[in-house]
Amino acid sequence: MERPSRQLLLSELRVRSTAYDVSLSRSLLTWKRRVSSPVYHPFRPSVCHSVSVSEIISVREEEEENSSRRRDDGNWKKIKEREGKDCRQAFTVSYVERCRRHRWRCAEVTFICPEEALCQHWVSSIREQLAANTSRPKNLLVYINPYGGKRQGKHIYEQKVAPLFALAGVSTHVIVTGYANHARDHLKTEAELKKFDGVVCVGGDGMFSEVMHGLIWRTQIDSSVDPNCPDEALLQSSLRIGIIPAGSTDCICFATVGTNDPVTSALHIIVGDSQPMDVCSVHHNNTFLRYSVSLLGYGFYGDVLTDSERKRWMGPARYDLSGVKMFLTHHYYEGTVSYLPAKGIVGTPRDAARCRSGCLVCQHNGQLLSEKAEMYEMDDASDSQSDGEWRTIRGKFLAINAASMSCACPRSPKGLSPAAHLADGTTDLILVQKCSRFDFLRHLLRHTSKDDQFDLTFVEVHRVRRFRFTPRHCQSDSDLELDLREIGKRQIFSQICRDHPACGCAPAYSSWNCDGEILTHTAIDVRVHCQLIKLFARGIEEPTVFEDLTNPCAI
Ligand SMILES: Nc1ncnc2c1ncn2[C@@H]1O[C@H](COP(=O)(O)OP(=O)(O)OP(=O)(O)O)[C@@H](O)[C@H]1O
Repeated sequence: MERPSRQLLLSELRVRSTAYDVSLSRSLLTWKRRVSSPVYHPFRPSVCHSVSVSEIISVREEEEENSSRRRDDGNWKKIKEREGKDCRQAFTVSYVERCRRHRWRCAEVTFICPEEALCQHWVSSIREQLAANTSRPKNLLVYINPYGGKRQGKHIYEQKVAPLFALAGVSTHVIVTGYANHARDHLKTEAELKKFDGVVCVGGDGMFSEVMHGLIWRTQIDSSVDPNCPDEALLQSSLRIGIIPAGSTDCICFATVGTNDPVTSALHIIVGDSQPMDVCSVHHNNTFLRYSVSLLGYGFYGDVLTDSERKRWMGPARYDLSGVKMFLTHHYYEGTVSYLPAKGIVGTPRDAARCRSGCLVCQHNGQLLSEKAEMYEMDDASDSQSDGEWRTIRGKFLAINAASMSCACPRSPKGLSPAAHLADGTTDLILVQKCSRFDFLRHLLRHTSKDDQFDLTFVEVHRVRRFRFTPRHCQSDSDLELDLREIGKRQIFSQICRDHPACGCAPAYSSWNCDGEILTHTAIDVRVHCQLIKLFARGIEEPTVFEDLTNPCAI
């Protein structure tokens, strides 16, 4: 733990009627109950609270005759009832309080000073410390999807998020989207990005994807980088993305914050957290298709998505139903996977350690890969040529999954690749070869148990920087599409076969599920761009980390 920095202020102040020694340093605000005479209270425990200065949301002088009810240190009370004290002598600090399961709340404590000048000194000193923190956003561009999830996006933003932004002095420009891809297109072309310190999306994973696509695309165009070229090194945007979860799937928020809670996300934005994240670019025949940050799945997960899209009217239950259906159909797909293994990095997909807040693996590999990239730039060679040997596997696959993060969510707490990292410049390529239904079920069930889902003869996993896939029956995707368009009957027949596997004719190809969207092509070239974007998040905190921080006096 960091050594406490030098004290800037130390005063005896009161919280309600109890005297506290209150101190401020550059890193901590601490208030410790004074024990005037331990002789009379030998068993009274010493009470000490500490808040990291970086987690103070705001400080304000109390207004006179304020009769509103406010929360103070866990209790409700009327400011008026403060024993006749002049309110100008009191100031309130709002700060982050950690609750169970990675949730954050905004707590408040009001300090009463013996004189007004001291009160003002405290307020200005705390404000100075907050202003010195340059990572906090001052101006945010906010996109709200009014139709995401249970259509509560606007309500959630207005009721839970906007008041916190106002409290913290964050100004916002809010756009309620009018149609799908409104946010993406606005970011690509019109948005005056120089005015903002970050972009916030209120919605689900689809809305996050829109904002990410818009921001990455705009950054490349503004810097004359061609996003259609799979070998181009993409540039990182200076703007961070904040996610206020208000969708039916909020996996990216869960993976980067540890919970799907709008207040927690808003507080991570206010304190100016920054979590880098890898992004995979997906190309087909040198044409850009999409970016992915979580799962690229062919076979089982592609089929589940395709089937569930036809059942949208069912709501979230459609995923379970389609999952069971696709498990029973048990289709496998022939094809060739080529991949470039990640070399020289630390970490493997079979590690017991998990990617957590301040992850050293991400820091180490991120540094290593950025140094390598610089070297290659000087040598004028792309990493595909210089980073080692391509390996090729031909086979019949039940599933091909590339997990760029663990893909943990409330339904699958371990995720598809539990040891995958958010920002280490790699993706975990999981190949599930043809096996019996029983064996496939064993593999699937291991995602929810303690057993290793990769410890099966028909499953292999590789940590890679780039991979390509070509389905066997599709030497050229464009040829196949032409065929299908021309021979309408065949297309209809193929569709019937997909929908009715009882006829015994298995489909020749599946679809790629790219972060919940179906790709239009099956032959793809995927490249990981190390730490291409940054989120207003800090990764999932280990409980021990924040226990130490909130109560340093206990140490
Ligand atoms: N105003 C709008 N009208 C219709 N669609 C929109 C609008 N704004 C955004 N969208 C689209 O709605 C889709 C789903 O949004 P979002 O991810 O916020 O909610 P969701 O309920 O989690 O989504 P899903 O139904 O995919 O689970 C996104 O792909 C986005 O492009």
